[in-house]
Amino acid sequence: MKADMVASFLSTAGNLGRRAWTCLTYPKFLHFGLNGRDTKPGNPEFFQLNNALVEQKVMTARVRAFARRSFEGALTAPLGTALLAWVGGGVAGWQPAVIWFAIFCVIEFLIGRSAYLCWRDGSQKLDILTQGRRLIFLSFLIGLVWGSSVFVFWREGQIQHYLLNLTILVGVSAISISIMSPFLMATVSFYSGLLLLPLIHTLLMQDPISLKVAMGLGILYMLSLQHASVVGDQLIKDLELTVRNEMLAERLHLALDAADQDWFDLNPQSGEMVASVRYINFHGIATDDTVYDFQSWLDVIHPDDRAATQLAFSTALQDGGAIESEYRVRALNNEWLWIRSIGHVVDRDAQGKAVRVIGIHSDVTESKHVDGKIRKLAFYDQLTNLPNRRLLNDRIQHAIQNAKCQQQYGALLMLDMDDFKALNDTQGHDVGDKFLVVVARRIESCVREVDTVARQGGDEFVILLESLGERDEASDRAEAIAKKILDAIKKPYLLELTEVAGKGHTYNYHCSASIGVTLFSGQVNSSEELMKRADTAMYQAKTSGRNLIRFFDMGMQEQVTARAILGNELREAIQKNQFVLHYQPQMNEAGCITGAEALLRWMHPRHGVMPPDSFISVAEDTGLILPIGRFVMETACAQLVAWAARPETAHLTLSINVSAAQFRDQEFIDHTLATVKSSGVNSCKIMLEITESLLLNSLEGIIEKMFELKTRGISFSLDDFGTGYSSLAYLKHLPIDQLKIDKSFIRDVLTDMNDAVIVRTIIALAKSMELNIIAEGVETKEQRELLAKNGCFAYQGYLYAGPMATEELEQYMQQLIAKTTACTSTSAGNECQTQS
Ligand SMILES: Nc1nc2c(ncn2[C@@H]2O[C@H](COP(=O)(O)O[C@H]3[C@@H](O)[C@H](n4cnc5c(=O)[nH]c(N)nc54)O[C@@H]3COP(=O)(O)O)[C@@H](O)[C@H]2O)c(=O)[nH]1
Repeated sequence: MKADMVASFLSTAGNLGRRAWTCLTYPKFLHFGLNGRDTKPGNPEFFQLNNALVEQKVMTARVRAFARRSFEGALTAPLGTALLAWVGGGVAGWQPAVIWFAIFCVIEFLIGRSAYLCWRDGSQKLDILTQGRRLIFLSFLIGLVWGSSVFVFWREGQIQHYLLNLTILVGVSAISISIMSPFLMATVSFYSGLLLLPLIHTLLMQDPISLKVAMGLGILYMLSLQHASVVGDQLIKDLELTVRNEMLAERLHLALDAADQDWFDLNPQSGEMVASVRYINFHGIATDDTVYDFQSWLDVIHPDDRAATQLAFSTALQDGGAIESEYRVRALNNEWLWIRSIGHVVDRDAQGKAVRVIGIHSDVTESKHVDGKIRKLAFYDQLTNLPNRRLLNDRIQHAIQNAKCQQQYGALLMLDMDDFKALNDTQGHDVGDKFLVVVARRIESCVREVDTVARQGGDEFVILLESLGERDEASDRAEAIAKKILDAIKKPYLLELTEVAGKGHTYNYHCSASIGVTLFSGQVNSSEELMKRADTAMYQAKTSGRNLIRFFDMGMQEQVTARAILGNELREAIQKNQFVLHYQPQMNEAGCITGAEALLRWMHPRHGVMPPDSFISVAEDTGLILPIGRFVMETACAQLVAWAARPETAHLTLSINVSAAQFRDQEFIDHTLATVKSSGVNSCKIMLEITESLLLNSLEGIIEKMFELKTRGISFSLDDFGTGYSSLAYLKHLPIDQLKIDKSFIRDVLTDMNDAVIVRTIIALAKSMELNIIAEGVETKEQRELLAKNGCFAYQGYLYAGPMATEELEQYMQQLIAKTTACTSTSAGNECQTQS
């Protein structure tokens, strides 16, 4: 038994010696577990712990726990020491007792101070491991001081005092187990001084009981180490668990924070709700506690969202499944925040009632705002803030559905500004934009809040009116609103122009609009159809003279369809060369032919010869007038070249009609000059007939182009003169050679005094401006005589001949020459100067 104990003692001592050696030779000796686990780097177990981070945190927690316990011990230990000094002082004298007590107090003070600094993390100078190392060293010292008491207070024969001394030390050893347990090294250090010194002293005493006492102390020493090791292991396990839990909580917290999310844990039965503090703070619930009730949470939800949120929760509580709800809550700064809550019932009672719901709340205010902005970009016009085409389509679809349900009519109004292009071109796009914004606001002011005013793009607006009643009532109300809008738009605009020389100035602008209206009930099924109808009606309003309202009717639709068919047929006609030119002679007072007007004819495969009036406007709208115009120019030049080759026709000039769209085309000049050049025609034989409508916009550009052609010998005739709206003032700026009196004045010139006056005025004007004059639509001799009497000696009309094909014209000329010998000499003249 004795041998076993000695062997065990030696084994433990050897073990401790090895560990102490390892500890001392290893720089960061505190990593040495000392509680039976060696977790230093290099040991795979060290890494299996996850992780240096857990290890480090556990180590810190151990040092802190050790420091805290050491501090508490340092506060109470002087009581035990004082008792021992008092007992020992009575035997050994007070001087050694006081010195011993003083040494003890100094070391305890150092322990207390170091422990306090370490525990409260007050010391910034030393790292935690060094502080731990220092405390272990001080523990070793204080153990020595305790143990040395037997040397200080032992006096021969005072065995009962000696035993009392030992009893106090045993008591101290029992109390100290929990203090030293965080580090076995601390236990070894402390107990070696506390118990081994008395053990050695007892063996040296040679008292009959000394061996027994020494054995008792040895056993106590080993049991203390063993017990401290068990307690220490448990402590480390607890600390590790706590550290891991804290790290888990910290990770969760950081992850939620990073995702801007917060958790909640609700007991729907009691209404108790636990949530992260951050969540409570931005919810504005006035409590520091993380526990609050469901009702107070509901109370801060926006009243408009409360019912839906409550429903989302109660549905999930009853039926299971996820809770998902978005709602606004008022934050502490009084702002409304958008919150998204997602949760799950995680526990139910025996009756199946949900008793626990866990989930997260996310602040989605930012993304709501972004969504709002995206929605704005996608569905609203940037300039006017009005709904755009996409949103309008959606609203029209809804309006059709509503009309069906309510059995009421609605109306769609398509509005287009008259001459907005001119404002844009002359004053710039900034002014144009400002103007459109004002127009948008004026339109909005004419309709109800429930109606939709949308911008289609450019200067086109669409107004959707709903629930207007029965058909007749709806028609009246739509018309009244359209009139109101036209009136609002007609009011003057004071537009701010760009600052000039530091001074802003304004522009007083007047304009009008054209509105097309279509009524609808639930029978229409597509928004496209409605838009098409309103557009058709608007087009009619425009072509009927602007500043007008036109209601859509099926006749209009037919017209539109017919025009669309015509457009397609025109395209085919160009490809299949179905156009020809007819020529109508132009005569002088002697009845001789001086030239002709080239007039386009479409040899339609089904409708026969089609006059230009039936297709020119469609050709202009579709842009097909450009290839058609090129055909006319090329054919007319070829005809002139052919006539130039024969003496009896060489003098003939040719008038060619040019529509406004053609003349404005950028390539018109180039193409005309190229055709003149390639055909080899004498450009002086070409007279381009333009109408006053061409001169309505951007006159400067037009005049420039006219001069460019004029310098190449091409002359100009102003066709349909007197029917246009433009001012006579511009006439003197135009390089015009001829005025052509419109046939509408000639028709009644003999019977209508007004027409006669107009004709006389036009002739006088031409004379005063030294322009040639020709009258078209001359059908009778009387008309011709009246014209001649007033000074007009050039004529075109059925009196002589209508438009005819080339061969017919040549026959006509032969007959003319045969009848009137004078006409052969007409070939003279017609010289002109051209600049290459
Ligand atoms: N851009 C282009 N426009 C063209 C071209 N060719 C013709 N046109 C334009 O079409 C208008 C109609 O032309 P059309 O049907 O050929 O009618 C002409 C004559 O037939 C008609 N006319 C001639 N004499 C009389 C008459 O005594 N009485 C009467 N009632 N009508 C008569 O007048 C038309 C010629 O008019 P105008 O051009 O004004 O001289 C036509 O007005 C052209 O604008 C083309 O190639 N390109």
